Amino acid sequence: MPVIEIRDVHKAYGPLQVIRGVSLTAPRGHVISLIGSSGSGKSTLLRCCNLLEDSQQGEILFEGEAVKWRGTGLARVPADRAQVTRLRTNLSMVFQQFNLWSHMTILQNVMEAPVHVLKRDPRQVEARARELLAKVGIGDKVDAWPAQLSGGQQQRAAIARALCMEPRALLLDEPTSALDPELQQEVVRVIKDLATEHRTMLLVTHDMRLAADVSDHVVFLHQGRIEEEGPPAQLFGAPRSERLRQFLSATMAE
Ligand SMILES: Nc1ncnc2c1ncn2[C@@H]1O[C@H](COP(=O)(O)OP(=O)(O)OP(=O)(O)O)[C@@H](O)[C@H]1O
Repeated sequence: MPVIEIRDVHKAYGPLQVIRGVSLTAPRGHVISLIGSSGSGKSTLLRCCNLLEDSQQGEILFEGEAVKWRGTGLARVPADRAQVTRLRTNLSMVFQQFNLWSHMTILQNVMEAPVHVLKRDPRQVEARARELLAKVGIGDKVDAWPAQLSGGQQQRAAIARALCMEPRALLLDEPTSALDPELQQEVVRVIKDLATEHRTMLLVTHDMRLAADVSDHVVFLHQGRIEEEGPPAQLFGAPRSERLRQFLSATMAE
């Protein structure tokens, strides 16, 4: 059973139609990358998957369980708060801007949600948090404040924080875009390691090399629709649509 499945999802911001009937499946252990021009709806689609954004039409299933809605159209909202919480904690998100809590140390950042939201045993969470911080290469930064870390280190702490929730999937929204090129590679390495471990991930990225390296499936969005999708070898090696060809040549020229 797929971790996430969305069927014919539509999303508008007022009169602006941003997602226009997208269906997507994230099987367990697969990495799905969303690529496309700025404004094509990649981040919005990701946020619809974990209900950070409400969609107006279509179905969203988490491990086969359909999200329950009430209302229709722009008034449609999830009907079951407990279901929303369950879905969000199981689909941990990593944001472009890291979003670490500045008043907490790195260790406290990683422990906060498992201890206070999931009510896990603090001693076990602490052991796991230390393990994860070591895994992402910042085991020596547990007592540092976020402001004392480089962007690459902060993003790796954010990934450890997401993993400490023991989610069923990670949703990564342009995790390297806010970083200088030399710091991007530290984060890329961590994402590649996670892909090797067959973590389920949905990744929005402008980094075509990263998408080519880690993805099982790549989705090219254009104006809120899937223009082309398939394995990375096909999308990057033999794109069928003219729009994708143009997008790739413009991206490579940057
Ligand atoms: N909260 C919002 N309110 C109104 N419009 C929004 C909002 N968030 C996004 N949009 C619009 O929705 C469209 C899709 O935005 P989205 O951020 O999903 O695109 P994207 O493909 O992720 O772009 P980028 O690569 O630049 O991050 C854009 O036209 C954007 O201006």
